[in-house]
Amino acid sequence: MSAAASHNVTLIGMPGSGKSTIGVVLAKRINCQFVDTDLIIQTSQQRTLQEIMDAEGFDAFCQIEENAVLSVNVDHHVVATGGSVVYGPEGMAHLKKLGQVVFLKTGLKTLEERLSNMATRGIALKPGQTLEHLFHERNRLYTEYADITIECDGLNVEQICEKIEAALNGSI
Ligand SMILES: Nc1ncnc2c1ncn2[C@@H]1O[C@H](COP(=O)(O)OP(=O)(O)O)[C@@H](O)[C@H]1O
Ligand SMILES: O=C(O)C1=C[C@@H](OP(=O)(O)O)[C@@H](O)[C@H](O)C1
Ligand SMILES: [Mg+2]
Repeated sequence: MSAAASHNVTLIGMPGSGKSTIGVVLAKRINCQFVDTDLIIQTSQQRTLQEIMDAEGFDAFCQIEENAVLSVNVDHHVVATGGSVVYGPEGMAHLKKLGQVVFLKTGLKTLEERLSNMATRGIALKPGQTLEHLFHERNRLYTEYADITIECDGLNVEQICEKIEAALNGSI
């Protein structure tokens, strides 16, 4: 089946918003396969995300990520992305063709509580950039690319899956 005719759900959002955790649970609930583009990057590079970021820097990391996204050609999958995926316009256009893009929206406070390992998590921060600045910069991009936005604060994984499924309305 061509990419244009595919039925997939792509999860986008800040690091720590739950894309990887929710993705695998959602895939099981809606009888899809699951793929995490972070794992595609690590497998193809044979390095962790943090190692790639440290060795190659922000711009090269984003290019590697976009290439990984462009290599995803699937049907009936839930695709968890890395938070920085929205810096790659061609990659995002590809994901939009693959299916519905769902933004897992979380507040800054929730993210601060979850991201205790900022320094080792491989987050694509520009020099001197704080989580708060990143949050505002990214939220604009996530909103721009989202077909569906799910407010996640205060909800557990199952409740978030229920909201996503209701918004998808059987279209996958
Ligand atoms: N709805 C939720 N409620 C509480 N903790 C969550 C929720 N979703 C994810 N988490 C936790 O937040 C952390 C980050 O989740 P993860 O799936 O790795 O996010 P992402 O892939 O978006 O970076 C993990 O420890 C995960 O268990
Ligand atoms: O937001 C980011 O800058 C990043 C998030 C990571 O994925 P998660 O969003 O799954 O944590 C990973 O892609 C990479 O380390 C960069
Ligand atoms: Mg993840």
